[in-house]
Parts: sequence; C-alpha cells; structure tokens
Amino acid sequence: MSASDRAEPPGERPVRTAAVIPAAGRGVRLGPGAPKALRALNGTPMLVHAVRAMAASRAVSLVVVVAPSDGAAEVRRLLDTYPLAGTVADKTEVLVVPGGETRQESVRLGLVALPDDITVVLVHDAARPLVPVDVVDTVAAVVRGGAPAVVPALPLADTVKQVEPRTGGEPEPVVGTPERAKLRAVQTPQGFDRATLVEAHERIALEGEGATDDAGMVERMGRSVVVVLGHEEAFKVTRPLDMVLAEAVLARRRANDGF
Ligand SMILES: Nc1ccn([C@@H]2O[C@H](COP(=O)(O)OP(=O)(O)OP(=O)(O)O)[C@@H](O)[C@H]2O)c(=O)n1
Ligand SMILES: C[C@](O)(CO)[C@H](O)COP(=O)(O)O
Repeated sequence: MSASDRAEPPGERPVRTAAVIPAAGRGVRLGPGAPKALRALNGTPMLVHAVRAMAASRAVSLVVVVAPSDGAAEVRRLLDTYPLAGTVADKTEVLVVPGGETRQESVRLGLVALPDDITVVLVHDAARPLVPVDVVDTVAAVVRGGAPAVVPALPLADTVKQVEPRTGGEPEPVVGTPERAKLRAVQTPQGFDRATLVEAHERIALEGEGATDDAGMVERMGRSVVVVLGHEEAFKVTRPLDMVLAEAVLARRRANDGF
C-alpha cells in the first residue's frame, strides 16, 4: 500500500486506486494522422500528458493505458521513453493493454487488467491531457468517501436545443430547450467504486446498449451518481482547434510556473 492510501480500521480492506486511460481511439474528428493519443502537444504525446496528470495525484498508484489494438507494443515503448514528471509519480506503476472497437469496450478491457486489490477506479480519456491534479484528487476523494460514482462537470456557457436530427445540412426542427441551469457538461476522470463500475460494464454489455460515458451506465442501473466541479482545462481534444487551445494552455503553464 502506498503512503497515500487511506488508513483503514483493522480488518477492513485498504483503498487502492487505479486510473484506466482509454487511448485506443483514432481521432477521426481531428483529421488524418497518427492515432489521436499519440499526437504531440508541445513536443510530448497527448497520452504522456494524460498519464502524467493521473500519476500526479497522490491517490493513484496504478495507471492502465488502453492502447490501439495494433499499437500496444509501440505505446509501451513510448511510455518507457518519457519519464513521469511530477513529485509523486514514482509511486505509480503503468500497464499497457490493447483496446477495442469502441470507448466502452476499451474501458472494459482496461478493467479486466486490474489487479484484485484495486478498489477505486478512475476512468480518464487520453483525449483530456491537461486535467489539473486538483480535479483528479477531488474525484478520487469523493469516491473514497463512499460515493459509488463521481463525475466532474461544468455549467454550460451555451443555451442547448433538443432537435429532430437531419442529415446533409438540412434545417433541424427544434423540439425543446432544456433549462440550462440544470445542465452540466461532463468531463473525466470519472471515479467509481470498482465493483459498481465492473457490474455496470457487464450489465450494459449484456443489454447491448452503448453509452457515451461510464457514469451513464451506472445511472442506468439506478445507482447514485454525483457531480463535482470540473475545470476548463480538462476539455477534450476532439477537433483541430482544440489542439491550438491545448498548446496555448501549455504555453501559459510554462510562462506561469515553469511547467
Ligand atoms: N475504440 C476506442 C475509441 C475511443 N477511445 C478513447 O476514448 C476517449 C474519448 O474518445 P474520443 O475523444 O471520441 O476519441 P476518438 O474516438 O479517438 O475520436 P473520434 O471519434 O474523433 O475518432 C479517447 O481518449 C479515445 O482514445 C478508446 O479508448 N477506444
Ligand atoms: C466520456 C466523455 O469524455 C465525457 O464527456 C465523452 O462522453 C466521450 O465521448 P466521445 O464521443 O467518445 O468523445
């Protein structure tokens, strides 16, 4: 057990936290090139930034990277090349496993690789490389405090319309305007009691229904999910402009604190 792990009453299982990083996506919306997680931000692959972000948290003692299915060996070599920068990173072990066809399947394969003593799991997109450590710590702490599922999220800046989707640029009829004050834009890492997340993946896979985030599966089981405050810098690199924003955030960090 690492020094960061919570002291438990005698006879109770210690809490040990792992981060699963799904990194097996192609990055189609980013445009042609290497798989998204391997593209460089400020000269360092996006995935390395994401692993460092998880390893920077005292709570995280294991990171499982879910690599493109044909690229696990390359990802292993890459991670061995880049040291885990950060004061507490040397307590963190990093495993690499091959991913699947969908994000959901990649996360499931990451869960399968977890050792038995892991009790808390954070699931974090490689595509959110700049999440501040405070967000990681908060999510982990709220799960460790007893919440089965915790999601970082932000209030919306835009008004949202529900539409009847049309293809080919046709105007889309609006069917409603949800009350913005009650909406949140969801980020990662999402944190879970391990047993809850594993059960959610097993049940949703059996039902054959996809989900765009892990907490959504837990919600469908009728379990409690809570939101904590996310961070602007935990945005997802999805389209080309997001790369520009990520480089700008890194430049500002360098200027501010020599990161
Ligand atoms: N089969 C997949 C698909 C996605 N992901 C991961 O899930 C995260 C969120 O997915 P997204 O940002 O949508 O990435 P891509 O699927 O790569 O993007 P796109 O849809 O543009 O191809 C990313 O870290 C991505 O690598 C994954 O591990 N396995
Ligand atoms: C998990 C997620 O990042 C939460 O916002 C998001 O749902 C992933 O969606 P994507 O379409 O796979 O990028």
